[in-house]
Amino acid sequence: MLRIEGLTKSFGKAGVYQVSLELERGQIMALLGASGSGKTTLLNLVAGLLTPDSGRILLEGEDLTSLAPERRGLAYVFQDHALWPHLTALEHLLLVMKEPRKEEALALLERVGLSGLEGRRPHQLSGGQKQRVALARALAAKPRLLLLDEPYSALDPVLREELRLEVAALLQAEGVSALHVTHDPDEALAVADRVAVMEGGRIVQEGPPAEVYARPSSLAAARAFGRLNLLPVEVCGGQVRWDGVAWPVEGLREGQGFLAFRYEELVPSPAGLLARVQASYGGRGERLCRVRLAWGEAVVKLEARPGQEVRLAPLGPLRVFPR
Ligand SMILES: Nc1ncnc2c1ncn2[C@@H]1O[C@H](COP(=O)(O)OP(=O)(O)OP(=O)(O)O)[C@@H](O)[C@H]1O
Repeated sequence: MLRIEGLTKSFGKAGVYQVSLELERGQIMALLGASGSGKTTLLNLVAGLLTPDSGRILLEGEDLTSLAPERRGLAYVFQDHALWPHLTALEHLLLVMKEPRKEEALALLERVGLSGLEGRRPHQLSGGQKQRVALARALAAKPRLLLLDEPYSALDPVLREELRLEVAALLQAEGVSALHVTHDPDEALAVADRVAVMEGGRIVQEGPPAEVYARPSSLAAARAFGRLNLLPVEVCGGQVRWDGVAWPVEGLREGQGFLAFRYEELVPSPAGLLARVQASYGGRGERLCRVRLAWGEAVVKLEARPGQEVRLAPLGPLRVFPR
């Protein structure tokens, strides 16, 4: 459906380099990565707002690379909503519909939680409501591909969660693919079929979200999902050792590195490593504790009280990234 081949755009030392990816019809790909890693630049290249130095963009076999933005069959939801000041919410939708039908436009506005506000102009809407008009407009255009750049950033957490599921369902029903830039790992895990992690203008890992979360191939990919502890360790013979306890690790056989693990990857075990609980606090349906381990402090999913001593062991081999 969408095929990007070796896309490059350099701004001196920054930019996007040799990015290739494929996305099937109806799939959502989340683009994750630190600020400045090239996510928005990649979206702008696909949209045609930037011209690549090299590479190709193919949609359903058609080469879009030198087509004008308005001829690509895409819709784009920017962080600033790019609404017309003189048009009502409803008129925004009717303007882009191939066959403008009021009932259909009203139904779409209702699905994004805007029923009753169809007659309002942008200055009469809140930031979050404007963002939803922009989303509804993008969907009303029935694009072949939807480009989303942090589309839910102005929404409160409840609305954000509702809307991202609603939009994912709408995209799936219509068979529309989406490239979705987000900083929110929960969002990527909730709606994306695939994630691509960017670092320094390149895609450093790509795959199903649960797989990238569980098996990040680099520090950047591990960081992109949050819930991460990084402790400096010395690896000997594929193990980290302390006080008679040895944990097998992956990624490094010998030398200094960062032991990387999620909050839920250490569990209580009688033969585990001794840890002292420093603080305990609530998470989403879970208790988290900050504990002191041999190599430093870490957050783990654990029911314990401050001051308590616990023994912890990993569920499986943990990853070590070179230092
Ligand atoms: N028009 C431009 N001219 C010069 N440099 C640019 C231009 N656009 C982007 N850059 C640089 O390219 C790099 C990638 O920027 P981009 O906006 O794509 O990052 P991003 O991953 O979307 O970041 P954020 O998450 O902060 O939005 C950055 O270093 C940025 O400063």
